[in-house]
Amino acid sequence: MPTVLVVNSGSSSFKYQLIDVETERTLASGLVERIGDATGAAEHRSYLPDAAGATTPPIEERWVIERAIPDHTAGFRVMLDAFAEHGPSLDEHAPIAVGHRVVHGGKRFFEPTVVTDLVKINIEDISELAPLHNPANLQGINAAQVAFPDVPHVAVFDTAFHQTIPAAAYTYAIDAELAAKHRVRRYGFHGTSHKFVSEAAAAFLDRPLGELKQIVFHLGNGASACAIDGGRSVDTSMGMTPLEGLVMGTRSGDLDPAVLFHLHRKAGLGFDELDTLLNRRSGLLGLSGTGDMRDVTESASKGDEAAQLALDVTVHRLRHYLGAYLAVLGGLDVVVFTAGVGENAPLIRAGAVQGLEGLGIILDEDRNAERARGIRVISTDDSPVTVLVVPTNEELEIARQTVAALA
Ligand SMILES: Nc1ncnc2c1ncn2[C@@H]1O[C@H](COP(=O)(O)OP(=O)(O)O)[C@@H](O)[C@H]1O
Ligand SMILES: CC(=O)OP(=O)(O)O
Ligand SMILES: [Mg+2]
Repeated sequence: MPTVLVVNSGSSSFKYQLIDVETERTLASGLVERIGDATGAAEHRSYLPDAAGATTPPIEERWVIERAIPDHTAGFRVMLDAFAEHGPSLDEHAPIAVGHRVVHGGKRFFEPTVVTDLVKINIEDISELAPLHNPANLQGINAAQVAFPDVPHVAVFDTAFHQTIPAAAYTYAIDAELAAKHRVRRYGFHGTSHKFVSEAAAAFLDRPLGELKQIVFHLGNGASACAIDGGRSVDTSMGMTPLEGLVMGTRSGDLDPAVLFHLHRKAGLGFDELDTLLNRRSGLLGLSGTGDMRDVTESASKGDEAAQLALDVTVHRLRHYLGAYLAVLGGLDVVVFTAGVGENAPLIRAGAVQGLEGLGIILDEDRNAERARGIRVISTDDSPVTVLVVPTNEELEIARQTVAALA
C-alpha cells in the first residue's frame, strides 16, 4: 500500500509519521531526539492493522540510545532501524514521497513544493526569519534525502495558509522602503494546523466552511491565534517570525519593542542575548521557571504565585486576541482550541472564554472539564458561538498536501 512519510524536524529532534495514502491511517509514528547530545533517545510506535483490517494495539517502544546521534543523518538511520525491527516493513509500505514541515516560506512559497536544490537555497535564504526552525527543517530534508534518495521530497510551509491576509493586517507601520528591502512584514505560522482544524470544525458541525467566521487558538509549545473568514486566514498573531503574539512555552509573544533598546542600554545585553532571552528564556519559562504547561498548572494549583501569574498573563493575552479577532471578523460563529495545551488544558480554555456570554460565547463547564479525546463541543447547546476542541493533525494535512503536490 502506498504511503507518505511525514517529517517534522527541530534542531535537536525530529518527529515522523508513516501515513497510508488511501485510508489516511497512521501506520507508524515516532520521535528521535537529543541529536547532538552525548546519548540520543528514540521512540517508535507501530499501528499495523491485523489481517481482518482492525488496528492492533500499537507496538510501542521507547529506548535510549546508548550512543550519540551526532546529526540528523544518523537520526534517520535510527528511524530506519526502528522500522526494520518493529515494523511496519518499509518494503511493503514503501513511501511514494516524503513530506516535510518547513516553518518559514517567506513570500515565495505558498503552495506545497517539490524540493529541488533551488528550493533548498530559497529555504536557506529565508532561514534568518525563522532561526529556531528553518535551519533544522533543512537539516531534516538533507538527511531524509540521504535515507530516501529515490522518492520526491515535498516541503509544506507553515506560512502558506496565511497568504490571504490583507495588507492592512500584514503591514507593520515602519519605513516602507526599509521594510520591503528586508522583507519585514507579518507572515504568520502554524498555517497547516489552522487550516486543518478549521476545515475539520466545519465538517464536524456540518456547516459550509465558506460561511463560518472562526477564531482558532493553536496552543502548543509555540502558540498562535488565527482569524479565519470563510476558510481564509485574515489575521494571525505570529508575525515576521514565530515570536509575536501569545505567551508561549519559552517565547514572550507581544511586547513593546522599546524593551529591547532599554535592556540593551541599561542591562548591556547584546542582540544575540536578547534574541535568546525572548525566544528561549521567556514565556511560561521566564515567568514561572518551567516552559511546560502541565508543570505550571500543577504549581499554580499548589499556590505558587509565579506560576499563577504565568497562567493569568497567558489567559489575558488569549482574551485580548479573542476580542481583537471578533472585531476583525465582524462577527463570530466558532472558537476552536487545538494542540497540546488547547486540547488538554480545560483551565486555559475556560480562562479564555469565561464571562463572555454578552458576546454570545457560553461555555459548558462540565463539557469543558471532561477528559475526552477527539473533536467535541464545549459550549452550551444554546450558545450562539460554538466552542470546540479539535485535535490537530498537521502530519495528515502535510501528507494530503504532499500527495496533491505530486499530482
Ligand atoms: N494534560 C495537559 N495539560 C496541560 N498542558 C498539556 C497537557 N498535555 C500537554 N500539554 C502541553 O502542551 C504543550 C506542548 O504542545 P504540543 O502541541 O505537543 O507542542 P509542539 O508540537 O509545539 O511541540 C506543552 O506545554 C505541554 O505541557
Ligand atoms: C512556528 C512555531 O512556532 O512552531 P512550533 O510551535 O512547532 O514551535
Ligand atoms: Mg506543534
